[in-house]
Amino acid sequence: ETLGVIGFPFSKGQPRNGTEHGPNVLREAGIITSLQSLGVNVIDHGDIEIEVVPRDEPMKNVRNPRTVAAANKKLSDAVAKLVKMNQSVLALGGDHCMAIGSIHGHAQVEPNLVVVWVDAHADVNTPLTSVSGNIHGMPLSFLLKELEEFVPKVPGFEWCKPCLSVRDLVYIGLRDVDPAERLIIEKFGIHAYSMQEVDKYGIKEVVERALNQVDPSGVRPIHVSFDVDAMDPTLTPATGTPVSGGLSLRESFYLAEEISNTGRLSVLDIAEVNPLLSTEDKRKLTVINTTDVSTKFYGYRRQG
Ligand SMILES: N[C@](CCCC[B-](O)(O)O)(CCN1CCCCC1)C(=O)O
Ligand SMILES: [Mn+2]
Ligand SMILES: [Mn+2]
Ligand SMILES: [Mn+2]
Repeated sequence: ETLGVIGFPFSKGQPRNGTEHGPNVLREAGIITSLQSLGVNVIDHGDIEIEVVPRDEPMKNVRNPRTVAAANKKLSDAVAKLVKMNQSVLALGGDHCMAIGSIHGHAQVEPNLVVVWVDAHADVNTPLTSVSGNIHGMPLSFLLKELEEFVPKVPGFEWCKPCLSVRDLVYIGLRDVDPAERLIIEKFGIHAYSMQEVDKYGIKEVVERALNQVDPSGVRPIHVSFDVDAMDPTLTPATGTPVSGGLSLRESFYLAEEISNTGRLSVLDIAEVNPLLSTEDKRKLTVINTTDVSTKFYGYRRQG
C-alpha cells in the first residue's frame, strides 16, 4: 500500500495569511518520516502549484473565487491521478477550501466514497448564506448534489460538478454552526455528531454510529476531511477559527485508530494549520499534535 502525500500551500479560502505554510511546517515537523517509521511506503509528491488569478474580483461576497477554483481544480486532478494509481492520499493544507478539490478528485475515481468531516464547523454555507464570504466555510456546498439548485454559478468553478450525497456525509466535532448551516443540516437530515453528542455518547459510540450510518455494510472507501480546529484549541492553537471545547488528544487518536482499523481510509485532508497565528511554541504544539493524530490514521497502535 502506497501513501501519496500532496501539499496544498493555500490560504485564499479565508482571510488570515499563513495556511500556505501548513504543508511545509508539517513536513519540517517530520510527518513524512513519522509515517515511514510505521512501515508505510510514503511518496511525497510535493506541492500543488498555486497561481493567483489576476483581477479576481469577489462574486457577490465570495472572496477570491477564481483563485480558489483554479487551485482546487489542480488538487482535484492530482488526487484523482494518485487514487487511480491505487495510492492512498494524504493532502496537507492549506485552508479547508481544499476539500473541494480533494473530495471532487477522489470521487472521480471512487464515486462510492463516504465523507467523515471532522471539524468544529459545518463548512456547508452556500455563497448566498455565507456571512463571511470565505470559501473555507462553504466547501461542502460545492460538493453536495442536493444543494446544487441553491448554489449560484461562481466564476472558475465550472469544472466542479457536485459528487456527494448528503446521506454519504457525517460530521464529528461540531460546536460552531451558523443558523443557515443548521437549517441545511436539518432540512437534508445530514448525520451530525457535535461535541454535545461526543460528551453524551462518548467517542467510541459516536465513531461507531457515524461509520454505521454512512457505510452500514462496511465496504465503501472513506474520505476524512480533518480540520485541526476540530481538536481543542489548547492542542492545536495555530489555526484560524479556534473554538473552545474541542476533541481531546485521546478522542482524536481513537477516532483515527477506528478509521484506520476499517482498512478503507482512502484520502485524508489535514486542513487549517496556520503557523503564523501563534507563538513558536504554540506552532510546535500544533504540528506535533497534528502529526501524532495523523500517525494513528495510518496504523500507529498505542497497544504496540
Ligand atoms: N461558519 C464560518 C466559519 C467557517 C470556518 C471554516 B473552517 O471550518 O474551515 O475553519 C463562521 C461564520 N461566522 C458567522 C457569525 C460571525 C462569526 C463568523 C464561516 O465563515 O462561514
Ligand atoms: Mn473549522
Ligand atoms: Mn473546516
Ligand atoms: Mn479553521
